[in-house]
Amino acid sequence: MTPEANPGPPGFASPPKPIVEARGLAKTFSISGSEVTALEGVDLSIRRGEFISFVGPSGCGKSTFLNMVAGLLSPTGGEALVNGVAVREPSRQVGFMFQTPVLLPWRTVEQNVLMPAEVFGRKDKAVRDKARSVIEAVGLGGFVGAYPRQLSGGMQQRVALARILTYEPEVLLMDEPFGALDEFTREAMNLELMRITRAAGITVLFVTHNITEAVFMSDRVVVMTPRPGKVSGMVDIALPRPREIGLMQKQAFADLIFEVRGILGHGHG
Ligand SMILES: Nc1ncnc2c1ncn2[C@@H]1O[C@H](COP(=O)(O)OP(=O)(O)OP(=O)(O)O)[C@@H](O)[C@H]1O
Repeated sequence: MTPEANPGPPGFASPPKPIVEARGLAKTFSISGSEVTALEGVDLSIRRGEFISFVGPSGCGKSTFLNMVAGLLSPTGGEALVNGVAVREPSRQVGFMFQTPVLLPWRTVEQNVLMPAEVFGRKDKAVRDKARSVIEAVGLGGFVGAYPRQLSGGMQQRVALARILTYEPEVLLMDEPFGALDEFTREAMNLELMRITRAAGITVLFVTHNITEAVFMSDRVVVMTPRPGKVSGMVDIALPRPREIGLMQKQAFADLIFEVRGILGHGHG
């Protein structure tokens, strides 16, 4: 049952508000006198706690969309809203994780994780305890004192994830976060990401080129068209949770992949 269909507990007359919304969201870039419409009229409503993936051909505006939700880019049309408020600048409610981890090499794992807190003047025990528990949760409990050069690529991405989770964001934006990792590590990271974000009730917007990964992780997959980027379809992934690797062998899983591929235009050879 969708939250829209669920009236909620007695006393709550209206359904829960979406945590992230796009209303006619558009972005046109001007490059040396010519205009490139990266995104055109995107309408989307994302529920709290949802895991939603974005797939589409290169250049269809997936990163542009995330950047506008993050407040890193201003729309040229429409608006992005988080918790019902139009996004104007980056906020602590929203964390952003990129493909490369961007860690400071002279700082330990723990010091890297605590860096944003320090920037905001927090050095108290509560934030240090939070950082420790998040470092444990991402599986780096034994590496708090290690330096980035002593860690594998997957471990460095875990540090980046821990740094964001210490913030306790409500929304996590991920732009091909594990794209640079080998398949085995990537699969392990995906499973952990699902476990951690589910447990914390974090809403995830996840950009990937990998349809299998999108179907495996998501509650919904948004399929986008090439330039100008628009939403060309949405697939509900009504597969049980928690998701395990064995799910990929099921017919229902294959059917959903085929459905996404069909919308992308590759479904019929
Ligand atoms: N800062 C910018 N200035 C000018 N054009 C830009 C800028 N950022 C993106 N674009 C253009 O907007 C379009 C969409 O780019 P975007 O990076 O959002 O696509 P994408 O779907 O994330 O691509 P990919 O899958 O390759 O990462 C592209 O044509 C790109 O050239």
